[in-house]
Amino acid sequence: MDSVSNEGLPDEYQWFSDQIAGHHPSVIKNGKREIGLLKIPGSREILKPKQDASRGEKEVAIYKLLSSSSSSCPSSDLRNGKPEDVEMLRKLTANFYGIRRLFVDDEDREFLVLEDVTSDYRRPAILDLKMGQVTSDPLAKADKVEKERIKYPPQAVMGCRILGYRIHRDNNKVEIRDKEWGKSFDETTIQDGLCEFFSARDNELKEVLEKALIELETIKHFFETQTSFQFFASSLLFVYEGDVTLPINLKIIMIDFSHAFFSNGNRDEGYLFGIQNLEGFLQDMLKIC
Ligand SMILES: Nc1ncnc2c1ncn2[C@@H]1O[C@H](COP(=O)(O)OP(=O)(O)OP(=O)(O)O)[C@@H](O)[C@H]1O
Ligand SMILES: O=P(O)(O)O[C@@H]1[C@H](O)[C@H](O)[C@@H](OP(=O)(O)O)[C@H](OP(=O)(O)O)[C@H]1O
Repeated sequence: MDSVSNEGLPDEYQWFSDQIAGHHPSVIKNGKREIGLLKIPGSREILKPKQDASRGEKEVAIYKLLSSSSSSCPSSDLRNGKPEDVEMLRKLTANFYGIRRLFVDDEDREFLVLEDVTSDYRRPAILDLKMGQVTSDPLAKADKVEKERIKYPPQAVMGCRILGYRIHRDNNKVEIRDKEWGKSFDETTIQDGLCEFFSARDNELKEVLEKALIELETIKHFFETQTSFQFFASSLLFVYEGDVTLPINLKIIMIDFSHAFFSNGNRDEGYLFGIQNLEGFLQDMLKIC
């Protein structure tokens, strides 16, 4: 993100340099650059562009639901979310501060203003994992279902995929891995990829993995009990402190709700399956540290 020009952004704003995956201004589609996340340097907020059509509406509806009292749910198909499920999900997501309109690349656009969950860290180590066995949603057309199915077949086997990471190595060099790198792993090798991310603090891999397993337990508990939501193509964002003079402070946050649906009383088995596998991978890694 550092290399993309900030020209075309409103004064004060920059592209968010700690963005791992998702729409990104280095990608040109139909002659226009994609709009990624924005940030005013030094602030504790990021601005995520509202996606087109139902994707943007769904994500805004979820964040509004989580930031309002459960009795005033703004979206009809989420109205029945059980209060205890909504309450648990709220604790697993970034705070939402509303919608902001900005002119970017000469177009008036809407952005979700979200808590930047990386802002507390001096040298954040950040990993994005796309969760679930199926990454197309129930309303997707046949060609989209097929596109998602063949994109990364291990997703169905593991229920997760590495979308990328960003860490600071010892010499303060930033190491970035992208989604193509993530796709090079399958269920037999994914631990190698995860190990790279979790080893940003020299000789502390064991401690970092232990913290990750504790945080993952909370998310697993949510998915074992909640029957209000189904998430497709949604992510878990892992963040921990890479500066060894500071505490590890590992957090896992659920992000990307552009394909989140109300569930009508069923658990999200595909997402839960991914968490269980991920837990197994981390436990196996811990045994050999
Ligand atoms: N609250 C947050 N705090 C910090 N970073 C965030 C936050 N939300 C998202 N990000 C960063 O932005 C990236 C993209 O986010 P997200 O997946 O929500 O975008 P997207 O454009 O909808 O993605 P996709 O194209 O996969 O649907 C993540 O990988 C993460 O690095
Ligand atoms: O919300 P939609 O419309 O489904 O958009 C897709 C979604 O953002 C996926 O996360 C992304 O996949 P990856 O992160 O897996 O690349 C995909 O990229 P793609 O079209 O480049 O496959 C997008 O088309």
